[in-house]
Amino acid sequence: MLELSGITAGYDPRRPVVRGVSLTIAPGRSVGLLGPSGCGKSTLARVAALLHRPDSGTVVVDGDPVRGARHRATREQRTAFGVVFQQPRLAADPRMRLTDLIAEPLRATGRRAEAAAAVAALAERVGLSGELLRRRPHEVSDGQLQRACLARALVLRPRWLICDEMTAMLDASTTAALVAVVEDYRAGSGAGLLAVGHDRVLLDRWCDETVHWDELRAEKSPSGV
Ligand SMILES: Nc1ncnc2c1ncn2[C@@H]1O[C@H](COP(=O)(O)OP(=O)(O)OP(=O)(O)O)[C@@H](O)[C@H]1O
Repeated sequence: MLELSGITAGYDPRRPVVRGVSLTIAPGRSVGLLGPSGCGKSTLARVAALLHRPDSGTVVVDGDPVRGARHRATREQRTAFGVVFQQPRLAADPRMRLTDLIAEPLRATGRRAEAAAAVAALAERVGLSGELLRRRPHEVSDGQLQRACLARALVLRPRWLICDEMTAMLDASTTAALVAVVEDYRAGSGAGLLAVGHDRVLLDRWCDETVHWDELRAEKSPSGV
């Protein structure tokens, strides 16, 4: 269970952008989150992924309360999350070949020996050829780079996926391909998903349920728990 309760968060404690928001996602469930631009969806997604520390409120991951965000969360808690952002160029180190980009979480957690096999399997899954894997970010398209970022998000086999407008800058066929990869992974792993977006049609088709930002303020638990 991923439980966010009474989250207040932002970039200046005097003017939080997220105020008293609660969201609960049951294991294996997928929740789409819609809301107007600038309302705080990405900030909440970063809190959910343990990348941004809330000013107040609690995050409980599979029964374990998170004591602090980022490096103060335990490694077990941090590696429970795979995160994909809207802008792959901001999320990818421009010096790394795609193969190293995908393997980077394995290296960072001392599992370098698994990298070659894991990258090969994931590259096939997301549709990246061996030739593309040898290129650096500036040598591939946005869609190809986002495929690599999704592979990187899956490489530690996370129990939770946070996709923050993952497909916002992609064409329809790449969007469909990446959503299919996420759903295939979830079907095999039982991972839960928070998908932030602007496209209600896509989120309704993709997720078990779609909630609007305003509903979270009313302390609603979208997964019916
Ligand atoms: N690093 C930051 N420093 C200061 N303010 C920020 C920062 N990131 C976001 N904000 C502000 O916080 C507010 C919420 O931003 P956030 O990105 O969470 O919204 P959003 O709902 O995801 O928007 P969009 O749908 O346009 O991506 C906005 O007013 C934004 O300008």
